[in-house]
Amino acid sequence: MSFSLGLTGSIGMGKSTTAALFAEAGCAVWDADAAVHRLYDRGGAAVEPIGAAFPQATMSGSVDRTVLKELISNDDAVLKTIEEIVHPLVQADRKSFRAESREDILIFDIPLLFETGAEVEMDAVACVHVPPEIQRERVLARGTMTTDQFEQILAKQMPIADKLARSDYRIETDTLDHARAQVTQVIEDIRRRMPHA
Ligand SMILES: CC(C)(COP(=O)(O)OP(=O)(O)OC[C@H]1O[C@@H](n2cnc3c(N)ncnc32)[C@H](O)[C@@H]1O)[C@@H](O)C(=O)NCCC(=O)NCCS
Ligand SMILES: Nc1ncnc2c1ncn2[C@@H]1O[C@H](COP(=O)(O)OP(=O)(O)OP(=O)(O)O)[C@@H](O)[C@H]1O
Repeated sequence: MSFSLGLTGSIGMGKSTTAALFAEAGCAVWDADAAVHRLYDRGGAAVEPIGAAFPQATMSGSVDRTVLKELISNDDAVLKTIEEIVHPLVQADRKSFRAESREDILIFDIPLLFETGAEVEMDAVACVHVPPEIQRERVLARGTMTTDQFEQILAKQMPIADKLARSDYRIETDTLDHARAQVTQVIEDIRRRMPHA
């Protein structure tokens, strides 16, 4: 029996970095954003349905994220349509991962864990957090989104205080060493709670 730990947080608060720390400690990691990348790539299961809804976004045979972001910026309804296509495909990908993994602790890095109801599949949830000004600085420093695109995505996400209140563990991502120490504690706590083989 494995333990499923959902890992969430607001955009740019350190989910992927923290997931890598769990992987370093021997946990298997599934990443929702990476699953979306596979679904959007040439031959991925989202290419055809996204192309049917937004032909201009799949002209190259894969989903063009820049075009998607432009469409989302111009019309709020676009993201909802994309989500209706993508979320069931992402859920199916997660099911296969769970069936194939042999590690005792499985980490599910899911930005929209609570928003999509995925927490019902989890044994516990950990939420990463930093103050909003550091979040903004880190996201804009990546240079992949404009301030407007960042604000628009942020407005679609549940406030971080609500995510933290609904989580079993909180991981502050102010420094790597601090985050690593908290990850070690979470793993120890989970192993204490797990029935021994
Ligand atoms: C909006 C898109 C085009 C942005 O692509 P881009 O490559 O710039 O960013 P990336 O995919 O790495 O996402 C960055 C972050 O944005 C946030 N985000 C992404 N999609 C959403 C969404 N639908 N609602 C709220 N936040 C979102 C997440 O925190 C994510 O970690 C892309 O994220 C997308 O197609 N999203 C829709 C699919 C979805 O809902 N994915 C979320 C995982 S299930
Ligand atoms: N513990 C930490 N200490 C210092 N910097 C960190 C820490 N965790 C994350 N960061 C930095 O914050 C930025 C965002 O981190 P990361 O990509 O892990 O966030 P994310 O939540 O996965 O983002 P997104 O929601 O966009 O997928 C990166 O530049 C990363 O280096």
